[in-house]
Amino acid sequence: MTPIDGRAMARALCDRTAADVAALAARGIRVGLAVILVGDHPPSQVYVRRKIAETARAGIASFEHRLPADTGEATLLALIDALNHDPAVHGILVQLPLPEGIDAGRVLDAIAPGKDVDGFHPVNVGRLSTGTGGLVPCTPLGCMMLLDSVIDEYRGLAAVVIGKSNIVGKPVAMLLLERECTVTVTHIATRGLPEIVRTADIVVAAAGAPGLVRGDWVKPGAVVIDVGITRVTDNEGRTRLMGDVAFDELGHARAATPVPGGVGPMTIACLLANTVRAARKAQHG
Ligand SMILES: Nc1nc2c(c(=O)[nH]1)N[C@@H](CN(C=O)c1ccc(C(=O)N[C@@H](CCC(=O)O)C(=O)O)cc1)CN2
Repeated sequence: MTPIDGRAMARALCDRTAADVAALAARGIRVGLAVILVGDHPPSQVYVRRKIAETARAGIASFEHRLPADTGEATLLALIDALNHDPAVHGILVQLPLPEGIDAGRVLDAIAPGKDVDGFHPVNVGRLSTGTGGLVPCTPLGCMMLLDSVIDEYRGLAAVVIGKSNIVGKPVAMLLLERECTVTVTHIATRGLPEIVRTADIVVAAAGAPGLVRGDWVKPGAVVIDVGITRVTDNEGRTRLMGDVAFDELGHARAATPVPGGVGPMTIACLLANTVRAARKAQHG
């Protein structure tokens, strides 16, 4: 089994993006990304810190907005409205999850579709489902790039997606369908899940259930993308990150992503790539 190195691929994508940013700067366009973090959810603080660090490294201007957990929805919507109208801002990202009491759907709907670098706005969701362009969510985009590194021809392959979230499961299913895979979308309540997964040439596990997919669920020669990243604590009180897949049991697979070091780093690299894409579209329409 070949481990797919998400860190190396993410580094390469960030380098390509930095070159694109420099080329735009040479034409007088300074690419800009606004990142909004509401509250003090510890993992979100880590992800936002990394996003801002990578944004700076790529030469993208970052506009950071950290708001207290008790921020009202109206205040957040007013900030998004201002950023929608700010020509220095090409991309707007609202880190999820949002604190209770804020309607995430209403907030994401308020972002101008052309600046929606997370690809969560209904216009971009619709564009993805109709194959008509638009901005694609970062984690599913990263999953496809990781798959592209080992698969040349998708046509007719059986793909099983575990997880039905709007952030990963549904969009990754659309992208696989676009490549003419035969896609089965499953989730934690799917009956006979191991048997269904055993039919797959491609498995994308995004259920957020650590260790769910065992080695004997995976067909020999299959390619496995593990999107799950859960921090677990062992009996000695040590914490570690666990994916949805028992990576050590995948000796018979063709290739698989580890956790950490697989899909996660690609999420941030694709955010930067989407920001450049949004900036180019803002110039050319
Ligand atoms: N607005 C958004 N919110 C959230 C998204 C998103 O795409 N947009 N995704 C996740 C969190 N996320 C980015 O925001 C993210 C998760 C994980 C990683 C990552 O690099 N993981 C590392 C391990 C990290 C660690 O040590 O804790 C890895 O897998 O190697 C990056 C980004 C939810 N919210």
